[in-house]
Amino acid sequence: MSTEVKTSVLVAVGVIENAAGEIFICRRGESQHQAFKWEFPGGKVEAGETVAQALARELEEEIGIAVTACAPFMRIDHDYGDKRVTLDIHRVTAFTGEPHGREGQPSRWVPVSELHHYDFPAANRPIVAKLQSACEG
Ligand SMILES: Nc1nc2c([nH]c(=O)n2[C@@H]2O[C@H](COP(=O)(O)OP(=O)(O)OP(=O)(O)O)[C@@H](O)[C@H]2O)c(=O)[nH]1
Ligand SMILES: [Mg+2]
Repeated sequence: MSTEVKTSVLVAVGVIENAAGEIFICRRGESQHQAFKWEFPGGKVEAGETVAQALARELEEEIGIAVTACAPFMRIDHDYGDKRVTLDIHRVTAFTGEPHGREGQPSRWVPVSELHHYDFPAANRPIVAKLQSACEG
């Protein structure tokens, strides 16, 4: 028997909320891992970056906003079999700019109560559940 140690990829993920209580989501491209699934924007933390720095960089690159305030929300470890990820999720509580799919990816604002209608990667299930339970009070 062999023991395999699979390194986890650390990913900075942003839950971006507007004044109407909607969340901004994007659709992943065909050449990406978890192709065509909906996601909360974000990406891999690079060497020498903090998660908050990576989040700010990724959200500027992918959706054209500048984060001015964020708060830790939850952390999720998930093994897809082909890849292991650690999602470090922050709520983005203030930002400048209007989020849009800067890389041509489809995107939209969705009420929290409708998030479960979207096909997210399996790792995201606890995020949607926590957002919805917080809303139901
Ligand atoms: N951004 C993002 N990634 C997620 C989510 N859920 C989830 O499992 N992931 C996984 O996290 C990993 C890294 O995210 P990413 O592909 O956005 O990284 P990136 O922007 O640096 O991508 P790149 O490799 O195209 O430069 C992927 O394997 C992706 O499947 C999510 O909600 N948002
Ligand atoms: Mg990304």
